[in-house]
Amino acid sequence: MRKKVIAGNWKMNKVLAEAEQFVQEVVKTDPTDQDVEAIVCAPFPFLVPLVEQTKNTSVKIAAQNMHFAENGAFTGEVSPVMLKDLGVTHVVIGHSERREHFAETDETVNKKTHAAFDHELTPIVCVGETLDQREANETMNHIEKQIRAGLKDLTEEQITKTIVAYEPIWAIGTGKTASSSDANEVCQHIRTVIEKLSSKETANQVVIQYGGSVKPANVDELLAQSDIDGALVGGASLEAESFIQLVEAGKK
Ligand SMILES: O=C(CO)COP(=O)(O)O
Repeated sequence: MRKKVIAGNWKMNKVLAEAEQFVQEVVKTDPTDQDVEAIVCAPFPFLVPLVEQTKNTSVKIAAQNMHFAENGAFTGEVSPVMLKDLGVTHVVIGHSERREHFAETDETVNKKTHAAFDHELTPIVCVGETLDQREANETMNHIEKQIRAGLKDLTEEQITKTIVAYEPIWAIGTGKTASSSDANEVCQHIRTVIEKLSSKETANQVVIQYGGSVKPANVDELLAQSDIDGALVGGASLEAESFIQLVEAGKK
């Protein structure tokens, strides 16, 4: 059985004291078990103290982005080597906000995914359609294109370890959630595309998260779906209490 993975993506929120307070509460509660993993995707300046705070706990710390190069003249960027060195375990790649505002493309997503594996970081690769694409019935084609490009040339072993996050753009921060069956249908489609790139056995091991207005009130229904193995959560991950509830939901 696949583990459930609940990741809180704080985006550009919090100051250090708030971040530390949050992690302290989560660590104290320790809401994980063998069936569910908890990841906090924090802004770069908080990574060092949060990694320290979560040492010897089950809570993992992720970055929200990185460059694909190991080092070099890329002012303002952070490399996979740096993240690995800090003790960061996961990295979000290709979030729709980065695709929209920071010129992230399927090609850079693929380069970053390879770079993550080269440095033993687990990538959380984000895909999702716009409202226009959904209304034009282009969702499945668009998602297939993003998955094929994003996971291009990965080995089967790497694909097995990849976390895919399906986040319909129209559901992010809008309070609109895809219905659990619609979300599951796209997650099933993602698994089928991955199967074409690898094998059924590999595709069955890939953790596929749903993201877009996930909150304690709707998480149970989403996680009960056959192909939704977790959640990538924005707004509802900002309060420790609600993040803990979301992680707890993964145990059921
Ligand atoms: O973008 C998201 C997580 O990466 C989803 O954000 P919300 O949960 O705020 O809709």
